[in-house]
Amino acid sequence: MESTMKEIRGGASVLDMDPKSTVGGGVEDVYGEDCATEDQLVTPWTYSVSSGYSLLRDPHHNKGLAFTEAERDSHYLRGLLPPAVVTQQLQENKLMNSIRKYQVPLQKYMAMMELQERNERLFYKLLIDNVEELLPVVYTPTVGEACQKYGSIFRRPQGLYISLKEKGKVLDVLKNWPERSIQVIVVTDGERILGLGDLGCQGMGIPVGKLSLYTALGGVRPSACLPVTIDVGTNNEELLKNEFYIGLRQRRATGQEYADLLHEFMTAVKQNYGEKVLIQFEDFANHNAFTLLAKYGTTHLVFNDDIQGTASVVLSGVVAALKLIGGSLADHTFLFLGAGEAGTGIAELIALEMSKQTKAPVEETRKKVWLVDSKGLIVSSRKESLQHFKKPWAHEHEPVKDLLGAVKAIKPTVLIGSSGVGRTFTKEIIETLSSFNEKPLVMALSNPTSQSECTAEEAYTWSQGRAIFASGSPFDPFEYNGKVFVPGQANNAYIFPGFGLGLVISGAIRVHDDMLLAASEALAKQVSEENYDKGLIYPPFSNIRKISANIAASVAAKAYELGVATRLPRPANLVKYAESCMYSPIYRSYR
Ligand SMILES: NC(=O)C1=CN([C@@H]2O[C@H](COP(=O)(O)OP(=O)(O)OC[C@H]3O[C@@H](n4cnc5c(N)ncnc54)[C@H](OP(=O)(O)O)[C@@H]3O)[C@@H](O)[C@H]2O)C=CC1
Ligand SMILES: CC(=O)C(=O)O
Ligand SMILES: [Mg+2]
Repeated sequence: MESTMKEIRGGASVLDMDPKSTVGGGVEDVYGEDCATEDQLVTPWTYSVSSGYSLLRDPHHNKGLAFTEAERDSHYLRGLLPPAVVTQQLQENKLMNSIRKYQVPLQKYMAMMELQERNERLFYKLLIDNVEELLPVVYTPTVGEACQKYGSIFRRPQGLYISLKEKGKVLDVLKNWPERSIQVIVVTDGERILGLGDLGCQGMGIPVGKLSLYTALGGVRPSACLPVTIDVGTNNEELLKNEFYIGLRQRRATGQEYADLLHEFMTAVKQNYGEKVLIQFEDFANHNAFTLLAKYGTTHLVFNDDIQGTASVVLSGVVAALKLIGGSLADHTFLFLGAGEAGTGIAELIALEMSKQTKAPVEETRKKVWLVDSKGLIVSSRKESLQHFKKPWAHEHEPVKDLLGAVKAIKPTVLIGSSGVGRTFTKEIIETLSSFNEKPLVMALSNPTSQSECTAEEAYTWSQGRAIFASGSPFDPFEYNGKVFVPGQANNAYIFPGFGLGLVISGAIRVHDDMLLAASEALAKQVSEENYDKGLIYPPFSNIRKISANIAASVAAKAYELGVATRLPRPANLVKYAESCMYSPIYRSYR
């Protein structure tokens, strides 16, 4: 080591050198960092006020060429930037041009992540102004591929990693995060990333992506958002063997060891950020998801997006679709492929809403809803062996082994895919469904696109243009027999940003099912006649900030009504209040 250093410095030992010497060229090495040998300790000095060079490298404050002449003078930026001064709009146009030139979605994703790390406000301006174009880049489907390759594309940490190594020190880890006023945490343990399975620590792409939507779609300040990945290992053998894997190289901890780390995390969050921080559970496997939600639902402000957010968005789509397919909710029969978090979560909210509408007990309305899992139709003869969340759906019926058999036996009017398995709505299934429904409602919820139960083209073609179709990941409009069909996106991204904003602005301390119903209703109300004419059951994402403000207002109103809101007095106009709280990505002027 020493001999290498001597060669570099022309033979003089670094230890003999005057630390202030500039003989070697360059500026004075005030801190002695350049003179230190590789085994000597140095202090990572930094400035506490962002200015000059460090301002350009601070993503929260950087504006690049948009710094004004006055700002360049007062913030020591002269010479650090070329002379041109441009507008934020011009910066946006330039970046959109270059992002559009990338053919590979993952390149677009990486360009967006690089922008987020370089200039946060510009990132959010792009995302807000071009939401329909960029949502598939920062969110499903591309975020799925990004998680699969996260180890290779990882540049900088974008959230907190809490692994088993941090057991006993989780509170200290939270304190390492640079922001103090956290309002929303999205946390995953990476075990069920979209329909892609266990991606371990690489699941971090999901909390990062969800929180960027919290800001862009729901207006929660980026500094108030904290992405967290809990790393208890992975059972994904390929990742364990992959030299670029960034997580713990061990099989998943389970049982008490798992529960203890999660409990330490939940306790530390409340201790560090208080009672009103929202913890959104995301992409946990169902054997943990239901337990965590039940366990912490009474002590923390928790929300499971896959169970509750998905339920709210799908109920909204179904209610909106009634305008097109006719009848009331209780007139319909629902069949699900997939009886996990999404499937049973949606089923329960549909049954709850039906019960509210008809005044029938929920035990009765559940009978309008049927689910198929990997072993076939869920029926009473299977009850003993079923996981607890499936038991309420074990209705009286003879066993049916697959979805086609179930479609024939149950004759549903609404078919919902929540299995995580692609191409499971076959031609025969859609044709059979269309044989007894004038307008079948088909929702292929599984993400990313590769896992969608069918494509838009398949749904429209096999139903001869009669299906009302929506999917979890977006599909392009499709022309069939001279008519253009526009598929909707049934994705919880419509709900969670506005839902979370509603909780934050009301200072809610608990989530209640009635808030999910309120969010669902608020979303359904935003579907216009023009949307219905195109076969859409969701409003376009281009209006999402207005939609989110309305959802937030409805959720907040419900929080006040239920007595769980702590922000008092209640603002008179909650929509206006929600709008006034929303983050804007427009650059600030610096004094
Ligand atoms: N559009 C949206 O907003 C959302 C979409 N999703 C998507 O939904 C999918 C499922 O998520 P989630 O519910 O959390 O996952 P879970 O793992 O909790 O549930 C999956 C369910 O699908 C069943 N299943 C798996 N393979 C088959 C098969 N070949 N035939 C029949 N059933 C099968 C499983 O059966 P068994 O129980 O027997 O193993 C299980 O009941 C994912 O792809 C996810 O991306 C999730 C949340 C939101
Ligand atoms: C959208 C979502 O939350 C999921 O696919 O898991
Ligand atoms: Mg999810």
